Amino acid sequence: MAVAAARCVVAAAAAMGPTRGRVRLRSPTEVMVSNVEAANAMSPTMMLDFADVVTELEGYAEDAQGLVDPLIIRGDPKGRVFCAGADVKACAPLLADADGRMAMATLMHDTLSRLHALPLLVVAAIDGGAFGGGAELATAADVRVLAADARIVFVHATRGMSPGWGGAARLKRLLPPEAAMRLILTATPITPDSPWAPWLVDCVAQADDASPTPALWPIGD
Ligand SMILES: CCC(=O)SCCNC(=O)CCNC(=O)[C@H](O)C(C)(C)COP(=O)(O)OP(=O)(O)OC[C@H]1O[C@@H](n2cnc3c(N)ncnc32)[C@H](O)[C@@H]1OP(=O)(O)O
Repeated sequence: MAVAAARCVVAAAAAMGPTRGRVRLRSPTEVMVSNVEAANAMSPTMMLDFADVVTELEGYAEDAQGLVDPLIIRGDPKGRVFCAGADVKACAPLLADADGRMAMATLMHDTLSRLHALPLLVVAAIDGGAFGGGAELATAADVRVLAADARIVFVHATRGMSPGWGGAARLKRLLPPEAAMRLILTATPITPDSPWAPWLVDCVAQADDASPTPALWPIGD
């Protein structure tokens, strides 16, 4: 399915219900994923927003020949987690049939691939956790900052799904491929003390650190 066609299908699903959640570029350096009633999970509207945000960032990056400051992606603090994946309630029209699922996967795969390809440092600031598609979003960043009590979980298998937003391929590049497949097949949480954290977690922020500022770095600690 072409991305333009996928976008039309997702837009039709967005039009079927009340707007729930938004993804906003709050400044050229911060993207906020906000859907407070659904743990910042992505509704169809948010998927369209996210695609537009990345297009806008591509424009900035082209104009400025690469932005200097890192781009931080974070969940709305009121939603308590970074992102709970697809908003299964708002996405029900998409999840109901194969065409809808393919449209969602095609649009999000394209958006996250374009995010990953931006010529700037992309940081995922993960409070609470990143689940399902949220874990896939985390792999599209260059740097993952994890709150000490947060976790990254590819929960797809528990829902009879496989990662469709490009996260499996990216995880296989971040980790030894066998480990990536095992994490996906078993939905094992990756916490700061997980044996796989050194591959996936670049920095651990303590609970009282409000934001992953450069003061919390150096990356890799
Ligand atoms: C690409 C494929 C996918 O991403 S499929 C979706 C995969 N994601 C998941 O399965 C995550 C499911 N959610 C959870 O495990 C938990 O809600 C997590 C995120 C750990 C948060 O737990 P906790 O802090 O206890 O909050 P809670 O469970 O009470 O949730 C708060 C409200 O948010 C909702 N919520 C949560 N996740 C989603 C979701 N993915 N889609 C739609 N709604 C979601 C919960 O239902 C809950 O709503 P309510 O307060 O009961 O109305």
